Amino acid sequence: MARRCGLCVALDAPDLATAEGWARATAPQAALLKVGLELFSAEGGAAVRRIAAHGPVFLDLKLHDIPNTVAGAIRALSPLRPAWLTIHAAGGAAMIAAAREAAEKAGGGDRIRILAVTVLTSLDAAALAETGVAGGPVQQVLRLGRLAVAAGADGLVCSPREVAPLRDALGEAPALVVPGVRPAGSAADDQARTATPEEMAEAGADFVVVGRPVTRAADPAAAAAAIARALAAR
Ligand SMILES: O=c1ccn([C@@H]2O[C@H](COP(=O)(O)O)[C@@H](O)[C@H]2O)c(=O)[nH]1
Repeated sequence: MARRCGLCVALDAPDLATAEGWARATAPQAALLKVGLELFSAEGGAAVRRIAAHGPVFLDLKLHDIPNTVAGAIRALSPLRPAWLTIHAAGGAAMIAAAREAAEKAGGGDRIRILAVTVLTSLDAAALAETGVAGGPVQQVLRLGRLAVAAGADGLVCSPREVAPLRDALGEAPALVVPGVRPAGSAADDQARTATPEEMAEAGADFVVVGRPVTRAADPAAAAAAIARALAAR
């Protein structure tokens, strides 16, 4: 059976009033609403609580620290009850396992699901090589993806270009969440590894994350609806 791919709207706003306006406008089309570093840094836990009134929250904080510190952060975040939370796969197996354990111990029927970010979608092969990683993004995403899932991550964040290789390597179980999606004709902005929603529809992702093409549109509700239609039309 074909996999359904849902839209996650990235609410990258400097304040909660702006983010909540976007959430209200796009929630009918969105499977997830993403609270990221900008909004969380500005508004803290109140942002998660308020956005949760409009839909399930993906809290994208990309935690990356020693295992004890990441586990402590997850314990502290757990009362906010986000549906999904990101950590960096590059933190290593022990950190990922500590994150999963902390999420499980925080409990609840709907425990926080841990997503491991593989290689940021803003990095192309040259930028990745500058960090000391040879071999290119696909190889590195596969390496970190295998590590993260084996250590207990519920899913992975990757670019559109790595969805098919990850499905081949890891099967259907891990959730694949994909930023860097751009409707045809939209600016890539600072994203380096991109694809259109139409290209994503068949690729096997669970969620595509779209921020600026929606939030900078004259009509964010219509922009989100167009992307949701593109994802459904296959
Ligand atoms: O590798 C990654 C991980 C996370 N993101 C986040 O997704 C959105 C994308 O926003 P756009 O405006 O559609 O570019 C943003 O919140 C990032 O922090 C990512 O882009 N790449």
